[in-house]
Amino acid sequence: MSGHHRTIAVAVSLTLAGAGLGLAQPLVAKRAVDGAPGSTGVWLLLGVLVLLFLAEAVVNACGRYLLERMGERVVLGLRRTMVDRLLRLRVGVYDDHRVGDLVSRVTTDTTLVRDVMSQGVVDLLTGALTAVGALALMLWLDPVLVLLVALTVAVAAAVVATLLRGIRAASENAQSAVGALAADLERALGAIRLVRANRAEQREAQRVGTQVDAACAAGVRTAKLASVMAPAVELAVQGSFLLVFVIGGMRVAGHASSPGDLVAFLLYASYLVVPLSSMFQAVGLLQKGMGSLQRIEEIRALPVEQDVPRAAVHPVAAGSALEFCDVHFGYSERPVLRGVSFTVAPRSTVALVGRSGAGKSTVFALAARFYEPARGAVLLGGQPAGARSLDDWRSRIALVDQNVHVMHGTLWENLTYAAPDADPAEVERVVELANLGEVVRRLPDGLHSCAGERGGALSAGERQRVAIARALLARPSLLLLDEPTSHLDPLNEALQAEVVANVAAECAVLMIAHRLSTVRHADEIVVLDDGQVVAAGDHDGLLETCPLYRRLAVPGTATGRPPGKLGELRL
Ligand SMILES: Nc1ncnc2c1ncn2[C@@H]1O[C@H](COP(=O)(O)OP(=O)(O)OP(=O)(O)O)[C@@H](O)[C@H]1O
Repeated sequence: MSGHHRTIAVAVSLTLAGAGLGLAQPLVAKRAVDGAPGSTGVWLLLGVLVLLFLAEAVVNACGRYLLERMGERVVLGLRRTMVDRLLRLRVGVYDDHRVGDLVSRVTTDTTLVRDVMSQGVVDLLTGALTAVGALALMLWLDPVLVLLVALTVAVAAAVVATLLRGIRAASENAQSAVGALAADLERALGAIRLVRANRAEQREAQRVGTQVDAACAAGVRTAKLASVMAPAVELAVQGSFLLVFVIGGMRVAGHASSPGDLVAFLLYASYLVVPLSSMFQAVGLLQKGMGSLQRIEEIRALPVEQDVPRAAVHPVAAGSALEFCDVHFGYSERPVLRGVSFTVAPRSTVALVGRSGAGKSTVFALAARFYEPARGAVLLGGQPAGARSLDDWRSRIALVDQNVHVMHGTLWENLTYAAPDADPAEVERVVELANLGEVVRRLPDGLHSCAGERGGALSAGERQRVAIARALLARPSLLLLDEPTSHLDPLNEALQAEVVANVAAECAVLMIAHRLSTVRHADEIVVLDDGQVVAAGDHDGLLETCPLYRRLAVPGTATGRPPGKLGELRL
């Protein structure tokens, strides 16, 4: 809200002025009613009444516009900070949250907050000001009648207050259900081929449908409570009018007050109707908004990556490209890495091999500083994590993992993702290095062809090579490369080996290797088992000394299973 003080001050002044102009009207009407019929004075008073009426409309419109604009701007700020935050959360946080639900907090929850700001707050403010003014003047005109009106309004307020709690809870449920709906739909659409291939459309539709039902049930509950609220307010209003007519009429007949007084009082009472009912509605909306605000607050409470800008450090040449020193790490209580140590020398290629679940991808995640080790240290260019900002750290590494990420957009956009200002000649160079030249020439618009949603317009092998080209364009000092386990025919495998050799000439490479052809070219092979480095060396040496490596390199030797594809490292 800070930064909006001036707007609020102007808008409140305008609203006050509008309320004043409105409240003056019954007083003028009272004088016109009590004045001599047909006299010039009465015509003058009627003219003033019209002017007051017009001025009130203009001033109120301006005040409302200012407040609604402010509401939009508050939500704009909220959305911006939320998006910024969602993109900077600690990587571990994404493991515990569903993307669709996080998205719905930025979209639907903020929309509700906008409604609260632009309608609720405006109605509450204008309503309260008008109601207080009208009540004060009614009190001045006839305190006895006000007491009667106040009594009926108090009964209505008590009913409304009890309903509001229920409305808030129901609205919170509705928003959570919408969040879960978005998450489930995202899950199904994100894996639509899996859904189709397994004929799971019906099951997924049912799953999403459960959330749709929950949202509907919560909405109906809100409607039920809100619908009781409206008649309660109406009853109070009609009751007040009835009382004012009957008692006020009797008092005029008994000459306790003038007909003009009764007209003015009735006008004020009618002025009370709209603000009071809109105030009750606004409080209901506010309660709904509270549920959404809470969901928004939850995002603001999630931990983000803290990046501390640090002074430039001395160049990479000084130390190893990457070093793991006795690193311990676990995602939860269970340890995944247990004292891992190894070094990747500058411009060397180190292959990481091990059984599935040994912790290879976890080594990558720690090297990219997605997680921090529980014990031990990871050094980049001889510098520990504490000495480099995250930004600096990640600018020196590139990651190509199994879930090759190609985003919706053109090939060019995908390639230059890490280096948006890359020189076209440089892009051409990495395209050739990654053996993508043929692919680009085949596409209708070359580099400016669309890669499709999640890169669907490219083959898996092509996506992998796009990722490698992108990594090279960023000119990292270390490339973390998770070699594809499948989708390579012998010809492509040779291409892949050539690409890796090309990459190795440019920077240090730590690769999760699955093929004999690639490990043979590595300067060093590190064998990981159950979160520990069990051996390190070259291929021939490890075949001699490390039984696990032998089993990995020559499938079937110790498992009694028939050998798989020759040279396939995976068990
Ligand atoms: N985000 C996560 N949250 C919790 N546990 C995880 C997470 N990621 C991995 N693990 C667990 O950590 C262990 C090591 O996983 P990791 O992915 O590092 O193995 P890997 O050697 O790369 O396996 P693969 O070759 O099959 O990819 C596994 O037991 C896995 O279940």
